[in-house]
Amino acid sequence: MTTPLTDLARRLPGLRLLTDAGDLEHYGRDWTRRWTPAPLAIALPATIEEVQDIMRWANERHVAIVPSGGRTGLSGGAVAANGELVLSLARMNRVLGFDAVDRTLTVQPGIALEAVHTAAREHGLIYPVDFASRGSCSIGGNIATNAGGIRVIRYGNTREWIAGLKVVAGNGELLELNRGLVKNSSGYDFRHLLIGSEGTLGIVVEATLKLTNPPPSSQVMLLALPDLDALTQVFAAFRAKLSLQAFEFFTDVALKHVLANGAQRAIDGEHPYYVVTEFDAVDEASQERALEVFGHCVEKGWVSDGVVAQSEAQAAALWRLREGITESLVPYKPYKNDVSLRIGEVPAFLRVMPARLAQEYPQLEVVWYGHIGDGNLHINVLKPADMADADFIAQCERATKLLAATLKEHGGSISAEHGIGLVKRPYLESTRSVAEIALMRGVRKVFDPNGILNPGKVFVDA
Ligand SMILES: O=C(O)CC[C@@H](O)C(=O)O
Ligand SMILES: [Zn+2]
Repeated sequence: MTTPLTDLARRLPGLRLLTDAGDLEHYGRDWTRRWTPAPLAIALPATIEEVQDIMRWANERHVAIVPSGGRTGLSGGAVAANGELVLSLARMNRVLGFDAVDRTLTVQPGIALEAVHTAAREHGLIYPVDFASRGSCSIGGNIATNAGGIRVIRYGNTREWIAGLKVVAGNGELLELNRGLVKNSSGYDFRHLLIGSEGTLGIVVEATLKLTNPPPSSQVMLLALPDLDALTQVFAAFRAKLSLQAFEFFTDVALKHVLANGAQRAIDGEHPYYVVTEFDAVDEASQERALEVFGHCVEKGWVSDGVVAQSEAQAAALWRLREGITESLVPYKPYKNDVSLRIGEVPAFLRVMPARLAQEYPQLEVVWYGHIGDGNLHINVLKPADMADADFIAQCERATKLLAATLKEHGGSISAEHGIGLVKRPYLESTRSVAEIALMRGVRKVFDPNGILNPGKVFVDA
């Protein structure tokens, strides 16, 4: 009797398959590091036809498939810990075409976000979705999670920038969704259903991305804030007078870690909250307007101190204070949460949640930062050196229940931009109704009748 894998190798003799222990370990995990990788093998198709053939084989042999991009996800969406075949899109990483009239770039899914940025710039345009993992994450993964990042306040999530998708559905069928059309009022838009579906409905095998003009020249400012109320006041004041490209926040605890990891202090003294903001600054008038807003905020007592970057190098150094936080926390094996609230609700939530966590879990250090201009907070809980992994995870899961309940009180969501994957699955019901989850299961059955694609991610099949 042939094993499923020898059968696959026989049917697709040109398919690159990896089975070495090191490869299984490498491709079987994402940045969550919580599950022990245990995939059956890694398939690296080079063409859409190969992806389709793999899916047909998987349906016949009932082998689960984990679609895999840069594996930079933080919710376990790309983890293969149960004998799945990892279908890595890493070899399908080319730019396929640029259309100057439509201003679109057509790419394969395995291309890194940074390479998309470079390709767009070669045509004098930008692909505006951006975040710190740009060098490692892939566009296919960005689409599968509807990735957000630091420019959402100006440009929206990945969803806004997808003009068309080619997708291989769970049954191996190739779907061509929207074909780059600007307008297409012809029934359900499956493109948007696929975006953010975390590999549970189909595999993106080609994407046509919208591009846009580069933003005008900008200025970067770091602000120190004395209290929580100031956060929304400063945001409202800046947004009213300036055209914001980013408005990010972090606490003094986050600053402590990023400085310890080599970033440069830009503001002296102790301050509980910080904001990094970037805004259009085309001419002297707009730069003066920015200083006026800043002055107004200082007068009101909302801002205690601030720095305006005077050079690109200084702007990069200010950005590092925010973008370097995740990296600086890696040694502490952080348990991550990524929550969403209406922006106006953020201070009320922040007034109760950190205090609740501190009271219930005094031995855990909690680092708060995120895209405050989008109502998106990242909460990293750090593992104390003397606490066993299992004890730490158990405490964090209890803390996440408390977080989910508090979010529900404030009308928020347990995942803003990192997806549900495996990590947030137990809390999905705090954010989505039972009726909605039943519909999700039904939709999955239509696209993937045998439940082959990324089973157990987002929800468990009924
Ligand atoms: O590591 C995190 O928790 C957040 C990562 C990323 O979404 C960010 O905004 O820096
Ligand atoms: Zn983020």
